[in-house]
Amino acid sequence: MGAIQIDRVTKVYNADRRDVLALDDVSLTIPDGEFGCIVGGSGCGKSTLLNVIAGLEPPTEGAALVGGRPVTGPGPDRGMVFQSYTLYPWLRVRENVEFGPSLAGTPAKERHGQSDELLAQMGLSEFADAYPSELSGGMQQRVAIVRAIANDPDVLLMDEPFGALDALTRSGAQRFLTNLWEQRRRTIAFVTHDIDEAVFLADRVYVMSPRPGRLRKEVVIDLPRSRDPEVLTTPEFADYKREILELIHETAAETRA
Ligand SMILES: Nc1ncnc2c1ncn2[C@@H]1O[C@H](COP(=O)(O)OP(=O)(O)OP(=O)(O)O)[C@@H](O)[C@H]1O
Repeated sequence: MGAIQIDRVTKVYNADRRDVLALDDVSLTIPDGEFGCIVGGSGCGKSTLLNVIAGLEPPTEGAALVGGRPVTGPGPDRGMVFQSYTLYPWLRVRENVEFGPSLAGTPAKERHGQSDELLAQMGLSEFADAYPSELSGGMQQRVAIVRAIANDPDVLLMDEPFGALDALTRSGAQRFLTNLWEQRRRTIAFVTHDIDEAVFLADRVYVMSPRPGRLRKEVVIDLPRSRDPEVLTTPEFADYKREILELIHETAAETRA
């Protein structure tokens, strides 16, 4: 288990002999077992932040820590889910889910038991022997989440995982993820452009501002769980949404000024 900590992280990319300050002295903590959403306009460093936590991009200054341990590279303690479907097309659903545990040397019987249970929880049992191309986009993303969880990571890192889904499928996938999270309580860092999605899912929303990428504000979402889509129509939900949208519009206006 583990909290995700970003400790004074600065990230400079050097592109075409020009420095881009993607993250400027960003510090934040997603406490152990909490659901954190990172939002903000295009180019404010959301994906960079996730890649630093994943160990895919080294920070120029500062450090990311997971469960108190400094991140020095990718590792099985962190499960990743991206926007594009990243299932292995040549493997069946069950084989995709069992791929990581198989590499880790988990015995076949244990692996099958676990994948059966996870696929049943997600309503995917009848697709266990299907290939990814036989599934809808929403189902493929559910399988991608199941596959990340099958590796039993301490934390989940998700970059716009539902970005390619239509509204109805997206809302189903959000409920699926919150149900799963309520049962397993892994720390999650979830990047999204969608403010409704962030408020619906999160314990905390981290609002970033662009050029340079900075943390503008952390908003604690104090809405009761379990949440269902009716929460979207409550005044409390509307208040959180307004607060976050105003912050994003302010930062966009400041950047233009
Ligand atoms: N590999 C790279 N090389 C050079 N510059 C990069 C690289 N990756 C990102 N950047 C720049 O760093 C800044 C932050 O990018 P990043 O993708 O982290 O933002 P983002 O908030 O995820 O954006 P979006 O919402 O559009 O995906 C941008 O100005 C981007 O152009």
